[in-house]
Amino acid sequence: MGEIIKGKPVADAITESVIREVEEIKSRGISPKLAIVRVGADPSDLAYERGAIKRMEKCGIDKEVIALPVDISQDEFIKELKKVNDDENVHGILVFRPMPEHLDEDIIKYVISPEKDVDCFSPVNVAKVTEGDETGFPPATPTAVMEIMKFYGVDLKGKHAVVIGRSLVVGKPVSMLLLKEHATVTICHSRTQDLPGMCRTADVLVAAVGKAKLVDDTYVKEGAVVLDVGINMDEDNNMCGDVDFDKCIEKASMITPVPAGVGSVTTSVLAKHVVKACRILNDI
Ligand SMILES: NC(=O)C1=CN([C@@H]2O[C@H](COP(=O)(O)OP(=O)(O)OC[C@H]3O[C@@H](n4cnc5c(N)ncnc54)[C@H](OP(=O)(O)O)[C@@H]3O)[C@@H](O)[C@H]2O)C=CC1
Ligand SMILES: Nc1nc(=O)c2c([nH]1)NC[C@@H]1CN(c3ccc(C(=O)N[C@@H](CCC(=O)O)C(=O)O)cc3)C=[N+]21
Repeated sequence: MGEIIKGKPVADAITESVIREVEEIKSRGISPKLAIVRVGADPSDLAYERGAIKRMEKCGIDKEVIALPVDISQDEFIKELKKVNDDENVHGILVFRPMPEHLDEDIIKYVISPEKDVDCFSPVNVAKVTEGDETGFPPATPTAVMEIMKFYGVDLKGKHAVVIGRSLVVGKPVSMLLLKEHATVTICHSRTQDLPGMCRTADVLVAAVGKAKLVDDTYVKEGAVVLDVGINMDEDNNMCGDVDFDKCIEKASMITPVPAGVGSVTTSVLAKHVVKACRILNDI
């Protein structure tokens, strides 16, 4: 029976250190601030927004939500984003994605200021994650996965990490972060042959698929560490991960639950990134 590794102690530890840093920055007369840019009112955007606002309040970080109409034109959106880029009081910008179809993310990603891009929208930050350049901002969720492993003492050196999912939001960046910690990384996706067999070779298994309870005990090697990034709803409308927790906990040595796992650490990483952006922008 594996150990349940919860997100809360990790989130609390990050939050504590952010609170201290914010106090120190405020003593210099600077107030760290996050701007959240939301188009429309998608329920999963709103869920994240509520969590992010609560976390910023706890950390003493200012926040502003720029809620834009769902039918905003591309030009109007770009004008709004540039306004936030240019606002000296704003240090971090979070743009909810995916954006509505008529807005072209491949153009907009070049508009957001890389220095304020706390969730890795800009290609500059995507490149920095790949380069292992720590002046950038990897996205908050993959960073949360790494923070959990650091907190619980998972040694990645030379270990085989298997990531299910290759999105720019989770799968690809988390693979780069694992590689930086000297894991040997395999990235799986919808065309991977024999997914369960591939996953059974993993010392560390990261599931970022978006398919409720896809990963069962046939995917898990005895003693593996299992990190579940998925946020899904099951048939009874309860939140569940990509991992069938009850089946996998028998074999895993450590496993994150959903809820109260990876997702609960994401917003504290976001707060940490706002502070980092504030420091870089003010040269402190
Ligand atoms: N905890 C948090 O804060 C966050 C959680 N999430 C959650 O993480 C999960 C993944 O999100 P995201 O990366 O954005 O999702 P995407 O839908 O963008 O990507 C899913 C990936 O999984 C792969 N995939 C889909 N079905 C299968 C399958 N049957 N077998 C193998 N691979 C498959 C896809 O492969 P292919 O590329 O071939 O299509 C794709 O690479 C979701 O549940 C999401 O809700 C997301 C962001 C934040
Ligand atoms: N640029 C961008 N980055 C994102 O990371 C991003 C996004 N856009 N758009 C929307 C999706 C959705 N998303 C959620 C994260 C957490 C909860 C959530 O419910 N979190 C719970 C905890 C869940 C748990 O405990 O596992 C909480 O904060 O209390 C929901 C949704 C992020 N997203």
